[in-house]
Amino acid sequence: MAEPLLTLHDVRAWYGPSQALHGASLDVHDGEVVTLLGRNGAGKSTLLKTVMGMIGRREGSIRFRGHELIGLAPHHIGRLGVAFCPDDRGIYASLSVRENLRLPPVVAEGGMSEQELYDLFPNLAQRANSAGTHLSGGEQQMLAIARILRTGARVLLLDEPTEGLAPVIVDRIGDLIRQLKGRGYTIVLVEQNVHFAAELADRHCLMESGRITDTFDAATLLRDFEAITARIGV
Ligand SMILES: Nc1ncnc2c1ncn2[C@@H]1O[C@H](COP(=O)(O)OP(=O)(O)OP(=O)(O)O)[C@@H](O)[C@H]1O
Repeated sequence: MAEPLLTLHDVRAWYGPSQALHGASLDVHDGEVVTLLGRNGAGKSTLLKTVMGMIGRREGSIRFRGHELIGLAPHHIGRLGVAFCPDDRGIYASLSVRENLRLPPVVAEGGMSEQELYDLFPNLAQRANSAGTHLSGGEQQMLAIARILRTGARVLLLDEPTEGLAPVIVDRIGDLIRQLKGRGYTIVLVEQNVHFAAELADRHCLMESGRITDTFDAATLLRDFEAITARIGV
């Protein structure tokens, strides 16, 4: 098998004096969709933020395309082609959809053009001049994802993209993630909705107490669904 695109080894991270990651290790291969599942507080969001360099104190090793990310600032990590979509979506309320879309810098060739994004997200095209505040939760989520697709990043870290959204919008986000996988993006997805995750990902990683304690392929998650969801606490 090819070298992993992203390798976390014994990653530890702290918020002030409080340790949130306790030695997390994970390999992600080019083009894979991997989920992080686990109870509230298990460290899933922290893991994504740590990859992105957004946690002040971090130790261990995170290798991406020959670069060591531990110690790099978030904007350097972004320029290597890793993008993060936070669970609060990070939409600027006073800016229009178009302005929000243009905000992050393009880091690599091959990002989607604005027109491609409006074709992929017709709702956003209709709302291009609307302020961020006037978007529904689903539209905000679409915009948050569209924004990082423009940058040319090929590794997408998505933190609970379905949180708080109606089932019909959740389905659309599922379709979108499938399309992105089809286009060769590598995606690490934090997800509480295990049914949603089960249908999308190649592999599922269970996080407990700041570590990845188990990994399942898609077939195993479906077969042992009850036992695994009991461990996740959903
Ligand atoms: N900004 C912060 N300051 C201090 N501690 C934090 C902060 N953010 C998270 N933590 C703590 O770090 C640990 C991991 O939290 P994290 O948000 O990564 O968990 P999670 O698995 O993503 O769960 P959730 O779905 O509830 O966000 C928890 O104990 C949490 O209380």
